[in-house]
Amino acid sequence: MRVVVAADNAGVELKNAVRDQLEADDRVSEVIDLGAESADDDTAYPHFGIAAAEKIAKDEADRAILVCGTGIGMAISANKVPGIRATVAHDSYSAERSIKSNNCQIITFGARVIGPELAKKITGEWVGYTFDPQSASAAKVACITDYETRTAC
Ligand SMILES: O=C(CO)[C@H](O)COP(=O)(O)O
Repeated sequence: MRVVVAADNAGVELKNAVRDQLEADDRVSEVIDLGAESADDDTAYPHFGIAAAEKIAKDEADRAILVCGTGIGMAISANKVPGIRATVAHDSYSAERSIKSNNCQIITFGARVIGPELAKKITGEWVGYTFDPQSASAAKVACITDYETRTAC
């Protein structure tokens, strides 16, 4: 599994903690860190969220974990990229269902909302989940994709 991580300056410290854990995880073949490198970088969160989502849309990565102050801006930004499903996931159950129900490629954390230990626990669990294309959830996700395809230019 190839995982992108990215954060704005509010999330850089938590992003680095998540990145380090992913790099030590045997189930993760590659970790792609798109920055920010430090809290001195004031690049706004949409630039990171869109860049990370585009990596997945271009099949240069499989999943992403994105961090900002709340996780909300990163999720909104990533969801603007066609084909991407992203959500804030600050609890284990939501992170699990983001994969199993929604086939999300991206979860986001708010560094001003969730602590590093819970974020790392959720990250470890999230890596282990896979979407079942034969499940009852698949047709529901397909509705979203169908709408997106029909309304594309
Ligand atoms: O949390 C953020 C966006 O959802 C970001 O880290 C801070 O955004 P701001 O409150 O607009 O500065």
